[in-house]
Amino acid sequence: METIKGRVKNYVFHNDENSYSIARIITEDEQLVTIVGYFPIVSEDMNYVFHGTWVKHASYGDQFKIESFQKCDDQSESGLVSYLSSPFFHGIGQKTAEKIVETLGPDALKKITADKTVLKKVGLNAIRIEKFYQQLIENQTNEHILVALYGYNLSGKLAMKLLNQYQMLTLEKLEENPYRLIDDIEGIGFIKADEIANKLGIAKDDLRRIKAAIIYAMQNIAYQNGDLYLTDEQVRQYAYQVLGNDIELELAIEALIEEKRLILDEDRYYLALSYFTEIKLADKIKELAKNTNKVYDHGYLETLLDSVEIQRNMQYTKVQKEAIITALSNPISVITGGPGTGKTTIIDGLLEVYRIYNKLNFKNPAIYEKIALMAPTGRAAKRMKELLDMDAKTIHRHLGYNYDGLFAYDEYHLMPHDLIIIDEASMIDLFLAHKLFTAIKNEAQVIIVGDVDQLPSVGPGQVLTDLIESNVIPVVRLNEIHRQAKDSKIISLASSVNQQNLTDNDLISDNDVYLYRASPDKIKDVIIKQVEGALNEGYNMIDDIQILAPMYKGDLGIDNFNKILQEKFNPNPGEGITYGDKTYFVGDKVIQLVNDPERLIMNGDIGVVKAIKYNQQNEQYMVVSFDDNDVMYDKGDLEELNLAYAISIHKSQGSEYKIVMIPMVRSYMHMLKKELIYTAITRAKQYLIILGDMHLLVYAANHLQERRQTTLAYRLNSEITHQEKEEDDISPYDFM
Ligand SMILES: Nc1ncnc2c1ncn2[C@@H]1O[C@H](COP(=O)(O)OP(=O)(O)OP(=O)(O)O)[C@@H](O)[C@H]1O
Repeated sequence: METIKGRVKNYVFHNDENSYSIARIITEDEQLVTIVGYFPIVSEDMNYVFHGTWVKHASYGDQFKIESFQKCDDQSESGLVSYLSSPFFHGIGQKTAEKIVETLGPDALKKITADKTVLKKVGLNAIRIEKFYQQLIENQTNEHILVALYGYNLSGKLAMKLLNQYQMLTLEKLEENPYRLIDDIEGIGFIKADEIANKLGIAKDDLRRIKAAIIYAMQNIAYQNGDLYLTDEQVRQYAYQVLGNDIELELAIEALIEEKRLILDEDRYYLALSYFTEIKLADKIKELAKNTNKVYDHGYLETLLDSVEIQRNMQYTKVQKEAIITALSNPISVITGGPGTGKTTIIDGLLEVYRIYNKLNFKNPAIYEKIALMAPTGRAAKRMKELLDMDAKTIHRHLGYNYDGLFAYDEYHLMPHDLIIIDEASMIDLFLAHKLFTAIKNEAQVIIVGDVDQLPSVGPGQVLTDLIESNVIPVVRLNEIHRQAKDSKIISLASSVNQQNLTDNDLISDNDVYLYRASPDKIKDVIIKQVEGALNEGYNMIDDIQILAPMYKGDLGIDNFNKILQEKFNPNPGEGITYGDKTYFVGDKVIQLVNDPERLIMNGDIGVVKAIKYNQQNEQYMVVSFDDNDVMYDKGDLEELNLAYAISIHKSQGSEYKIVMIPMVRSYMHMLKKELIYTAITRAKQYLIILGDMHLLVYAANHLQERRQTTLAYRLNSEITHQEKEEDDISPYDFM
């Protein structure tokens, strides 16, 4: 860190919201320097010390990136006079300002702050002294707070966030309980809060610390393992991982339960939000299932289905017919099955029967106020739209996610639709399910379609599994693979993996499946050759070819594959934009890593870098094209992006690719589970290429993913409603 001294000449840019600023300063030795960073508007008359580092900007040369700053104790006399007579102080004119500086000298401010009565020497009366002093303190408070925050090792950006959140009370709030920042300030987690607490001298066994660690441990587990609750032993085990095991947890657990931040239900510990979300979801689904206001004429439905068969030139199987009739004659139902079992065919058939039954005009756009087709990812929604030739959107879009981060439809503003069909439902986590279902009116009919054997959702819970296992809503399972799909070895291999009975016959290349037995050191070369071959055949790197792997690190991890494939297939394309250890170039294939409904991009969306440019603040940004949606990424946004020549199997859920290549090596072993491999294999539409050790395929098929700890099925089954269970005035709304 270096230090420069100077005064601000002018602000080139200042963002009121986050205080990101660019300013020119004149240094002690009369040099003009550009400073950038997060800082407020400061007086242009005062001298400041700036701490930071020099950075080189590609077009604008050297800039000083500031981390902290402080007003100098000594100011030039003329600067001080200008400051005191500026609008920062009402009621002080040029004459009085000059007199203050003349009488008290260049460190006048320091003297007045220490003892305001020194102003008597200047001839100010008590009232004016008080008024002046108040303004001085007010003007200095923000700076004082910031200086104190820098002292806690907070970056300029976080410090400004704190100041914006707590204003004048920032230091009191921070010192009272630094762990509150975890909840209040985005970007501060337990580790950072703990660092501040340590500086404040908060003891390792302080109750506030232990409570925060328990919550942190539980949140981490919920997101890593997808569990909704922990057992007593697990709570302790994970809290000890954060705190070390010589800490007494009893009091903190009791206090958290007392504060209703942790809920103990029988012998299960839940975070309040997870607990109440699960209960509310279960209550809502039970409510939807009760809706019997629409009585369907089964005989008529069957007659219509017969005519749709003729119209579509399709002989539905018995189970497929059962699925269509069940879905249409129940308020809420589930259809589950693997690839090629006819899920899409069934949705198409039931929509047609529904149309005729209700005498609807599907060509009229108003139909989309009655029928909603949705899927959790953009890609899955797009596929649904293409296959069904009807409009389909992501769940977030249907819920009307707004720029302000709120949903237009929620439990108070219900969606207008009478029929709601949700595809790829295995990907829906507890929180999204809660948002979606609570926004559905009780009279609506809901059809949930998905492949329950795939990986569970990335977020906590296993909603589809729980809905099926609850036995409270009708479920139709499609097991038969259909004619056109029957010849596909991809589908038979997927099915063998899923049923855990891989035979020798499954392990030979045939038709659309290529199994390359190769040692790990050969795999990268083989992949490059295969990609080259596919490109020569006219396949496209962005849309058609996908390498899937279970982990990021290591020689055969996703990161390394991306590096190698980028070098090989997008070489020397000009200026790049670097974030962390990755550099993106125009033409690169990229993947969005988190849901960003505001910008209409979702976790797992694949795009291509279209341009790299500079914004008004002379910072680089990148334009990524996702289908026909162009999205801008500042450097700060690049955390949400990754190269996508290779992606994780988890991220591939809900998407399909013409050609899928899956390396299969020992270093993946701890990740290899049936659900993972099944999901990876079923992503391939035309060709599946597995490279490496085929014994590992058998190994993977024999290992099941650990079950998630959830209680949705139990709650759906339970007769006891939430209201009866309430022991006191606690309401789920307090936690939402
Ligand atoms: N009863 C049937 N008779 C003839 N062909 C069928 C029948 N059911 C489905 N098919 C055909 O089987 C293929 C797979 O069906 P569909 O696409 O509906 O399955 P899916 O479960 O949606 O699979 P995926 O998720 O892989 O798309 C399609 O070509 C479809 O036309």
